[in-house]
Amino acid sequence: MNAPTVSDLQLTARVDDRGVDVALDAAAGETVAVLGPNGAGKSTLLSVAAGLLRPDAGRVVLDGTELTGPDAWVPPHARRIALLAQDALLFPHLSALENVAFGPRSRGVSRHVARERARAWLDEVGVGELAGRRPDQLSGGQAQRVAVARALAADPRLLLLDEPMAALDVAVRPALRQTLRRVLTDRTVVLVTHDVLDALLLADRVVVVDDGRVVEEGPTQTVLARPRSAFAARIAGLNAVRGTWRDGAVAGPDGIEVRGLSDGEQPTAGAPAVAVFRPSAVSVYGDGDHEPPAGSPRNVIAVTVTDLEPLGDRVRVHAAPPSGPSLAADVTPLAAAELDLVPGLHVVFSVKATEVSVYPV
Ligand SMILES: Nc1ncnc2c1ncn2[C@@H]1O[C@H](COP(=O)(O)OP(=O)(O)OP(=O)(O)O)[C@@H](O)[C@H]1O
Repeated sequence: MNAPTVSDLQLTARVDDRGVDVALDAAAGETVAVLGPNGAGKSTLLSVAAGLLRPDAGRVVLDGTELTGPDAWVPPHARRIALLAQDALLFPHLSALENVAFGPRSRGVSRHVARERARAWLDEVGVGELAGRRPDQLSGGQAQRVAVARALAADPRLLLLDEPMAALDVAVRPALRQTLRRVLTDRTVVLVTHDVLDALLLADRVVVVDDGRVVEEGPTQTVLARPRSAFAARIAGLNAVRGTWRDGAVAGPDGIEVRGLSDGEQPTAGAPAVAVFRPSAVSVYGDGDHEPPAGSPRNVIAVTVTDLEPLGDRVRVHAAPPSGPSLAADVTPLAAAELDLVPGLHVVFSVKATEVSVYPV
């Protein structure tokens, strides 16, 4: 197998009828995960990179060569960009080996060498013994492994993965994720995913897209530990209240005020800020209950329970203020029973200021 060709990507794209206006860079050898809610514009971004969609404005530059631009258009097959979708999309009439050899063959490699290369890639992704099977004789996970081999055998300069594990049984995802982790090393990759584990285990950097815009980006660990957007907080399993920094607190919707500790950068008065805290740091009280004697200052948020989710030896209580963000608290099953928690019940979430991080956004 050849050493991977590594390229750097710069992409900007405005697609008016989809409400998308995004910019994304990937350094040579870097894996960037694109996260965001449904309809955010993630697949649109990949389509622009792959040359399947021409944006109203923007450019795609790979290795310094303009592939999409006001005066440039390189067709998809000539970009040396591989796109791996949710479904393997293998040629149904070809064997696994022939599917993988197809890319090298169409780039002029001899039949013999193309088959050798295909065999090596099938071995690499753990399905060497299935080389002679046709796609309808493969499981979903096996077919997706063949699709990974096919994408890599074409020696792409950029690999685009559009939720590569979404269509697979959850049981087979960890093993494929490990394979991807190995074969994506040192390649330039843009990975669209809903799964925080993909971001953690596969990506160097995360870009969060919401409503057609990039709302935050940074190293994966930083974005998950110190999220700025509601979406990033949710996938990181944290509560986030966004608002304005006023009188030493984040003033959010519905008159909510959350005090906390600044972990470095102090928010500026009148500027946007966020307060972030763990569900396990939240105590839940009945609406009429008295607060416990205050040790350290506590934030008190009146919420209505929306859902209860079993979580091992805990119950996660999802609740929201009238127009505010959905928040979560983890309580013991006994506490949930004592409080008689049901959706629709008005309760109070309480969290110590020392358990809350506040920072500018
Ligand atoms: N082929 C299309 N034609 C017109 N509009 C589209 C098309 N595909 C998507 N859109 C719209 O463009 C916007 C962005 O969609 P896109 O598929 O890029 O989002 P996404 O983040 O990939 O979502 P998901 O996670 O649901 O796949 C949405 O408003 C969507 O309805």
